[in-house]
Amino acid sequence: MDKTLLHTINSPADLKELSLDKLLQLTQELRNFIINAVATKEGHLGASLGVAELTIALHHVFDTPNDLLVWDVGHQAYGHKILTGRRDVFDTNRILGGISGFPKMEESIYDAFGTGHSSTAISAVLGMAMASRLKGNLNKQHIAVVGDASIASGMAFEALNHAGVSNTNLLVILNDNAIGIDPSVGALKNYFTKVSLDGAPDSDNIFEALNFKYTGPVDGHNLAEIISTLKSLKSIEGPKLLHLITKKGKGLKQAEENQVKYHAPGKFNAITGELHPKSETKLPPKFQDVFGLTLVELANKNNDIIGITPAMPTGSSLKYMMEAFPERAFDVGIAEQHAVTLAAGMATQGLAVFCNIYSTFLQRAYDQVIHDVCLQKLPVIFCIDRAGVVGEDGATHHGIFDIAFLRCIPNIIILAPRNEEELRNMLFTAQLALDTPLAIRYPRGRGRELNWEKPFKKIPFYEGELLKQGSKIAILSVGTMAYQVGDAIKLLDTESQNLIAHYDIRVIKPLDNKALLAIFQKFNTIITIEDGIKAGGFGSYLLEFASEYHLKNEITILGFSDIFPQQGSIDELYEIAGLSPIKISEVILEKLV
Ligand SMILES: Cc1ncc(C[n+]2csc(CCOP(=O)(O)OP(=O)(O)O)c2C)c(N)n1
Ligand SMILES: CC(=O)[C@@H](O)[C@H](O)COP(=O)(O)O
Ligand SMILES: [Mg+2]
Repeated sequence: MDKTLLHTINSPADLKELSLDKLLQLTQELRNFIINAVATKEGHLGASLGVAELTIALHHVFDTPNDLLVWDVGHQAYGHKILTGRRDVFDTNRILGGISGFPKMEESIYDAFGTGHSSTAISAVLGMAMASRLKGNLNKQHIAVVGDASIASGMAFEALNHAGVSNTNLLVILNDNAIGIDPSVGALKNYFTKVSLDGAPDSDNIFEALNFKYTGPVDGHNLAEIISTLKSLKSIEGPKLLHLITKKGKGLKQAEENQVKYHAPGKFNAITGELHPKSETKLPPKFQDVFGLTLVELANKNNDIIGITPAMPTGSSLKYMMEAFPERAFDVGIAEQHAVTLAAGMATQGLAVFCNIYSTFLQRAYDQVIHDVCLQKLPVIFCIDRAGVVGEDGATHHGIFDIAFLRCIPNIIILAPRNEEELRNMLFTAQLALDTPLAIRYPRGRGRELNWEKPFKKIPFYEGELLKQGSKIAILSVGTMAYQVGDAIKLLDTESQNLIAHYDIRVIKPLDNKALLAIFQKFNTIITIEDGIKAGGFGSYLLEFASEYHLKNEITILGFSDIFPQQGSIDELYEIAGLSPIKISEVILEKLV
C-alpha cells in the first residue's frame, strides 16, 4: 500500500487545505513520480519538472476546473494530469489507448483546452474570458501558462495585442526557463534575460506597454512566493502577466545540466538519472540525420545553400549545419510562418534555401506557402520532416495532411523518398538548379539502409521507379510505405508474389502521366498506399487522373481514413489503419481471387 501524500490527492480539492510544509512535500513527491514514470515509459520530462511548484500552486489557489487553466503546448502538464485524477493511469501515458501526453478536453474536465502545437493558450483563454464576461460570469479566473519560446511566436503576440484592450479577467503566466527544446532565440529572449537579471522598470516593460499588469520576475521554485503572488493576482481585474523564472529539468541533476537531451530523453535510470546505454549494434540513420548531415556536405561545396528551422534544430538535425556554417543556418524560434516567408525572401535573391519544418507544424504556415512561395514560383526547398504518423505524440503531431494540403497548390513539386539514399539524392538534386518550389517529405525515425552515404546521383523529379515486376496487380507506394509493401509481398506465396508489380511513385506531384497511362493499360487492378490522409491524398489524385483519362481500372486506396489517428507506436497505428504488412497482404489476396 502506497503511503505517499501524493497518493491521497485524487483531485485538486485534496490539496486546498494542505499546509505549506505538506505542499512542499507534495512538490517533491510529484517530481519523483514524474521522474519514475518517464524513466520507464518515456515522454517529455524537463518541462514538467520545471513547473512542479507552479502546478501545485495553481491547483491550490484557483478553483479548477471552474477557473479555466490552459497549458500552452501541454508537454509540461504531467503534474497537472497527476493531480487531477490521472495518477493511477499515468503509466498509460502516450501509449495506445492510454492517456494523452498533452491536455485533451475529452480526457478530463480539468483540461480546459487541448494543446500540442505551441502558442495557442493565450488566444484560447482570452476567448474563454470574453465568453465569461458576455455571460456575466465576472468571478471566473482564466489562466494561460506559456513558455518563453512559445510566447515569442506570432500567434501569442496576436493574442496579447488583443487581450491588452479586452478588459477581461485574464492571467498569463510566462514560464521563463530561457530554453525551448533548444535554447531560446531572438531579441525577446534577450529582453527576458535582461528582465530576469535586472528586473524591469515599468517604462521599459513590454507587457505593461501592451496594457497588462506585470508582476515579476518571481522565483518559480519558491512555492510560498508563487502562492502568495497568485492569491494577490486573483483580486486584480483585467489582463495580468506573471513572469516566473524556472529551471527546466528542476530536481534531476542530469536534466538540469543537459536540458536539450532531457526534454524527452527516452528511457533512463530513475535513481541515477543516467540515460540507458546506446545499443552497440550499428543502426540505419534517422531520416533527420540524413537530411542534416547531407546538407552540411552539400553546403561545403555550394555557398548559396541556406538552412532554416523554426525552433527544431535538434529534432530536424539542422544543428549540424548551424555548427558548421553558423552564418548560413538559422533557428528562427517557434515561427513557422516567418520561417517560410523568410525563405521566400532569400530565394528571391538566388539563394538555395532549405526550409525544414515538421509536417504538423507546416500546417501553421499554409498561407505563406501558397501566397509567398508558390504563387511567386519561388524555388524554396521545403524539407518536411515527421511526415506520416509520428507515434506516441499522437493526434496533434501526426503529419498526415501535407500531401492533401500541398498537392492542390499550383507550381509545387512534391517528392517522397522511399529510403535514405533517395532522400540524399533528392537533396543533392534540389540544390543543383530549381525554378519552382519543392517539398520533400520524409518520416520520423530510421530507415533500413546502413550504407546510405553513397556518391551523389542526380535523380529525376518527374518519374518514379519500378521496384518489382508483376503481371496482375500494380501497387503504387508513396515514400517509405515501400517498406510496408515489400514486407507484405514477402508474406505471399511465390506464385502470388509473381503477380504483383510494385512501383515507388517518388514524385507525388506532378503525376508522371505517361508512366501512369502505361500502368493503367497493363494492370486492371491498382492499389495505392500512402502514409497520409486518404481524402485529397495521392490515391485521390490518381482517381482524378483516371477520371480525366476515362480509365475504368479498379483502384483501391490505402491510407488514413477520415478520423484523427490517436497515439501509439507507429506499427500499432499502421495496423489500425490497415497499413501493416499483414493487412496489406490481405488486401492483395482479396484482389487476387
Ligand atoms: C507550432 C509549434 N512549433 C513547434 C513545436 C515544437 N515544440 C514543442 S515544445 C517546444 C519548445 C517550447 O518551449 P517553451 O515554450 O519555452 O516551453 P518549455 O519547453 O521551455 O517549457 C517546441 C519548439 C510545437 N509544439 N508547436
Ligand atoms: C512537445 C513537442 O511538440 C515536441 O517536443 C515533440 O514531441 C517533438 O517530437 P520529436 O520527438 O519527433 O522531435
Ligand atoms: Mg522555455
